[in-house]
Amino acid sequence: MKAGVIGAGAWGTALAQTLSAGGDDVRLWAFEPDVVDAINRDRVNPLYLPEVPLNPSLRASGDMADMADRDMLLIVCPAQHLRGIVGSAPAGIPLILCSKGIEAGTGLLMSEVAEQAQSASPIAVLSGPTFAHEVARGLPTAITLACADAELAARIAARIARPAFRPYISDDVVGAEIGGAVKNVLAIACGVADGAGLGLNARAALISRGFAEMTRFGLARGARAETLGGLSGLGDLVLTCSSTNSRNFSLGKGLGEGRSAAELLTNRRTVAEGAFTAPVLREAARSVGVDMPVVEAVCALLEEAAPLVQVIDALLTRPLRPE
Ligand SMILES: NC(=O)c1ccc[n+]([C@@H]2O[C@H](COP(=O)([O-])OP(=O)(O)OC[C@H]3O[C@@H](n4cnc5c(N)ncnc54)[C@H](O)[C@@H]3O)[C@@H](O)[C@H]2O)c1
Ligand SMILES: O=P(O)(O)OC[C@H](O)CO
Repeated sequence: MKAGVIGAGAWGTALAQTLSAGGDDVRLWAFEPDVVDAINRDRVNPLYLPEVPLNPSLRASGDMADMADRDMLLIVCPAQHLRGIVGSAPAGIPLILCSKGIEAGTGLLMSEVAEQAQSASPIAVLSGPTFAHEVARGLPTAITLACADAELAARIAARIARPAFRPYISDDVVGAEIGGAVKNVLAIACGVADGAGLGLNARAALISRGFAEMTRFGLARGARAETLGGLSGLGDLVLTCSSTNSRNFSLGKGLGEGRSAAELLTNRRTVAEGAFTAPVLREAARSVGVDMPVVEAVCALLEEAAPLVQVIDALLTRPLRPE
């Protein structure tokens, strides 16, 4: 297998590390020249995954032309950069999209953006409960691999599976993408509850009611309920809503502690995708008539449109209704 991984943040580096573990020829494209140099010279990614010594067979490059001889490309950039990155990637090679988000301005899912940017390349989506630092350390992980082409999905799954890295195949691309995008926004909400000291009952309520929002929106966009209830939906929601290892949860925790969104988001190096997805998701939900009160609350906090106590109060005083 000659895999290319495009994007050397924490997740791209962890995936490249996993795929190269058996000595396989894996090439990792990095945006920052310093990251390319450090990986090739010191076998470490000092900016995004500093604690993990990288496999000797893993080579980094800053030149997209070095990806032209790969037989699959994993796209692992922040969602808002995916259009530009995919557009500059070599054509005709299967693309496995690993970014979680919805594009601002268009409201498109990552597969829809990739189809516009690179119409000649087959597309799959890889999404699920996967903290990068755990995957990079070889801890057991299961993930959804979604692709409309069942034969291609089986081929990719066989090539990326490792003893502790188990892809489960699905043909529900939209469902896998919606789970990954929406859970990031809901993780911000759970972080807010944690930061504000609202307790674990509140967290469980947010996860459950958030999942109801994810399901309503997903079904309206053509996702299947069993996908939303699987690894890429509920599985990732539970993971991301439960730990300060999540950048989205941590962002919410800061908001819940009373810090401003501007302070928390300015000059940050790592990506908290939920902050970008939240306003786009709110518009997308409104446009299909889906009620997403938790998502609306997160938007109000990110936009500093209302004080924290007022946002919490608005959720708690909604009319009582059947579950
Ligand atoms: N970290 C995880 O545990 C994890 C797990 C699953 C999925 N993801 C998803 O993977 C995607 C990438 O996240 P990450 O955690 O690897 O990123 P990260 O936060 O670790 O790193 C930021 C990334 O953004 C890139 N970047 C910054 N400016 C850029 C620009 N102008 N153009 C292109 N790239 C630029 C950096 O090179 C780096 O790769 C996100 O959509 C995230 O939701 C992350
Ligand atoms: O750190 P987060 O919040 O971006 O979450 C990372 C992964 O998406 C977890 O599956």
